[in-house]
Amino acid sequence: MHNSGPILSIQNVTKRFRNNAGDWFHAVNDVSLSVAQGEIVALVGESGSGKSTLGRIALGLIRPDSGSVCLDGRDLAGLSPAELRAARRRMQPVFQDPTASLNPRKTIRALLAQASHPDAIELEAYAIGLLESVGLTPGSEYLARFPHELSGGQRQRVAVARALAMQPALILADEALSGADVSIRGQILNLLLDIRQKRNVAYLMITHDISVARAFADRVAVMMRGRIVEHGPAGEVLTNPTHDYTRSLLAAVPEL
Ligand SMILES: Nc1ncnc2c1ncn2[C@@H]1O[C@H](COP(=O)(O)OP(=O)(O)OP(=O)(O)O)[C@@H](O)[C@H]1O
Repeated sequence: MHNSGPILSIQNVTKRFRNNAGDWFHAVNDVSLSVAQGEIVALVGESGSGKSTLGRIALGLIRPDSGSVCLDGRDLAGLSPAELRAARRRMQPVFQDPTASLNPRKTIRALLAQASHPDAIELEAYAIGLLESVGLTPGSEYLARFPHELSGGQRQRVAVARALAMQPALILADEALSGADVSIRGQILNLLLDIRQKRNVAYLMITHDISVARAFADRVAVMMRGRIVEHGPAGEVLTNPTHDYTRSLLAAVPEL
């Protein structure tokens, strides 16, 4: 199942919606993008450029009007519901606001158990290991707590631990860092890098903040009004942008 091709391959994907006036517009317009094993790809662009729609299409949450999404070389559109569920485990989302995505009535133990890979048998030990891998040590001290009994940065770490529980090949982080303050953000970025090194997880980082791309992407795709207008190795795109829009995004961020 795990070939050497990309984990995620989005090909010529288009998605249209109706605006308030009832007219169709392209939220995503003929976009192709792939993510290889262990690779960090940043998808950047301003609000409304279509990044989250593309992310939802990649996760199989919405169907494109045309084009295809392949995970491990298999088209999501051709999978049975059971196969689609299995595919979704390989591709875990981490969303912006962990307060909203972590059920407040569940303990950390329950949140992690619910997300755990079906093969995990020693759930308690597995959960502790996950917590420690995201820097919450000793893990056992966090199991009985509820999300509101943690700091914002700790909640982000739990959200990452929960995504890791499924042993994904790819984490799709949609503005996962923009809600956090600067010091937490740096910590979580470092954590994600560390996890990539240990587990060879790939990331698709969806962000309006090009400084996140600068901090850790291997490859950057710049999206504007539903299209990818620039795409290449991070070093090239960020130091030598060819598109005016990329230049304007770069001009808008203070130096890190
Ligand atoms: N279900 C929907 N129905 C109609 N329009 C939608 C729907 N989902 C998104 N849109 C529109 O599609 C466009 C792209 O939205 P999308 O959320 O993908 O952008 P984005 O780049 O992720 O923006 P942000 O950074 O603000 O999240 C926007 O104009 C949005 O209003």
